[in-house]
Amino acid sequence: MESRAGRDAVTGGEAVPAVRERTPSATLPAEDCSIVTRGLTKRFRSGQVAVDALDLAVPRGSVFGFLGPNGSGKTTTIRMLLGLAAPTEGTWELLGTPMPGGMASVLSRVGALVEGPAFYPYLSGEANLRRYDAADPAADPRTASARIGLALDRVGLAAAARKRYRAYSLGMRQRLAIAAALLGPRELLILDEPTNGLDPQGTREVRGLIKEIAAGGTTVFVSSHLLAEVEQMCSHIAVMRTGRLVAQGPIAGLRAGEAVRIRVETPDLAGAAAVLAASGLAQVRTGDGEVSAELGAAAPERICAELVAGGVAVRGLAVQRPSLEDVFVGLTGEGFDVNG
Ligand SMILES: Nc1ncnc2c1ncn2[C@@H]1O[C@H](COP(=O)(O)OP(=O)(O)OP(=O)(O)O)[C@@H](O)[C@H]1O
Repeated sequence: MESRAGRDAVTGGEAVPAVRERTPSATLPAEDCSIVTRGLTKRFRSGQVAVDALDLAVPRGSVFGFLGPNGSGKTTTIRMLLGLAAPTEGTWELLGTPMPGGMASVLSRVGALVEGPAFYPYLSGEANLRRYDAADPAADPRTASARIGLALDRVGLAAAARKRYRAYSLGMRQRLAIAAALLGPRELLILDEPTNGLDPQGTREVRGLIKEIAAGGTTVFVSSHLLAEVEQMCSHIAVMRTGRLVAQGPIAGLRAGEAVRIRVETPDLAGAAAVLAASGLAQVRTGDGEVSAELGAAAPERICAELVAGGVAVRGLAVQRPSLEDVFVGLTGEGFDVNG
């Protein structure tokens, strides 16, 4: 896995991909990006196209959520980025350097967690990292102690460094895996489903850690099939569906395409709907015990006053900002099905 495996794979004789020039759909200048892909494609021998002409632009300093249902091509993309699988077509750059040619010089600045490292249960977290680091031919053994100490500190495991791995909670185990990806100063961290299999507490721990790492200036590219999770920690997203990119950009920008709605809880559904329509609000919908409409430029306090003036009994009133799921439904016309 990780940088080391990436190096091996590149020097290990995987075919250099056929290169086809493509214009990236994203408008961001490549020099402002930590990852750029152009037409990146993976077709397996079976004929299945797992990743189809992917144009990604991951801004430097972002926490970039790579979102898609199971089987949508996230892991295959990450494996190609790290040189663990050869693309069938397309080009890519990491930290401004064309790959796979620049792999040897760039991978030391990239931390990655793809398939979790196998840790020894009877060794402590610290001893596991020591073994892991010693197996990396590019790591300097003279600085190992300092780097391991720093990595444990960064993931909040300094106090548990001497504890055996088998006594670690799920969240601690995953934090140790992330520490293994942080054994050197990294400009880019690539994490494949880092919260997979974690309980809610472990998920919170890892999410908090990712935010902290990003606050230190590292670009974090993190795949997930969970909309809510990505929404809580990412500044940018790309949405994949059956190997194709559906959308990408800042979450706030993608949300801006979806309307803010006002929801009124009331026993007088017809009366409320009439007032909302008369107030000029669009898309008035009547549901179970509530009426909603697109708020547009209207002030919610004015709508509230008009409802009351119109004799509507208001039990509750809420302004609902679009969720990432609303964005996804708006883009694809369907719900986000985690089972693909
Ligand atoms: N080595 C392979 N040979 C053939 N098909 C493969 C191979 N690896 C992956 N696939 C197929 O490619 C598609 C994309 O898989 P991939 O693992 O990249 O998706 P994913 O979005 O990471 O999903 P998950 O979250 O389930 O890992 C799937 O249909 C998968 O079955």
